[in-house]
Amino acid sequence: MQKETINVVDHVTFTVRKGDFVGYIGPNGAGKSTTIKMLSGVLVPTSGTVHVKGLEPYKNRKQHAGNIGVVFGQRTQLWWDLPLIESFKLLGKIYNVPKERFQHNLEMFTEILDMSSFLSTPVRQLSLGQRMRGDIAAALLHEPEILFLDEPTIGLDILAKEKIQSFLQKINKEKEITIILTTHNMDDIEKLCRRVIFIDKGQILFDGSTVVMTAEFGGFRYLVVDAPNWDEAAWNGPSVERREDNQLFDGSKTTSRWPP
Ligand SMILES: Nc1ncnc2c1ncn2[C@@H]1O[C@H](COP(=O)(O)OP(=O)(O)OP(=O)(O)O)[C@@H](O)[C@H]1O
Repeated sequence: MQKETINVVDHVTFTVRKGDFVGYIGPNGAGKSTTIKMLSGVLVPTSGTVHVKGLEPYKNRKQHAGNIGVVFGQRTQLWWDLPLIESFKLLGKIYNVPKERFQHNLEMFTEILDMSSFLSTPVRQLSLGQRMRGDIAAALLHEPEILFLDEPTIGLDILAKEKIQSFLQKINKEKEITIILTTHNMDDIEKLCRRVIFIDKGQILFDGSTVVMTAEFGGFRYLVVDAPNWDEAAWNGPSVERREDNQLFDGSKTTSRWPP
């Protein structure tokens, strides 16, 4: 079988300032998750360099892991069969979080993310919204300065989404945690991100303020009409035809027409 080489991320260059909240957006397969994986040290770039807080993620794995928190919305870093609290305790040990800091952070996240009712529930029994809150708290227990979020609101209802959005807003503002967020949800972008990087087919097409992006592109909606069996008569104005029950049928009343 012949192998094909594709550059899924190509000439992507950007710098993020401390405390910034950046939306990294683009269509399916654009290269968003691949970028997040390179930033978090999971993937090694075939060329070019990635620096996060002065470290090359895949070369300085241990030190880098202390600086960042990562949430992949489609996967969980929690232990599936353990109660949520046990995952938190394990992560506290793995990251060597001092006992008092751990307790302080746990209480704070439990309160803000409203997790007290399901701390003792095994992760496999949590709803998606509960699990996502657990995953975000888990990513922050060791107090990283940078948070990478890959579709953290995917599949959530509006209340769960809002809870997570206001939490992210709070930690970004009050703790100056730098956040890079990938999402398909424009609501996330408009509410949370000051800056947007738009990527497609591995290349950056827009990098600028959310306000500018919304002003420039927000007014457009693309409607794709796919009408494989389109009756030409529909284009030519109202038509009258005889139905099987012998009633006259006025096409103009029932046929959607495009252009209008
Ligand atoms: N492990 C892999 N092996 C081969 N190709 C991959 C692998 N992971 C991703 N790709 C390809 O790289 C491209 C970019 O994928 P990526 O997951 O970064 O996209 P994305 O922007 O996060 O998309 P989505 O919005 O669907 O999550 C896609 O064409 C995908 O098929």
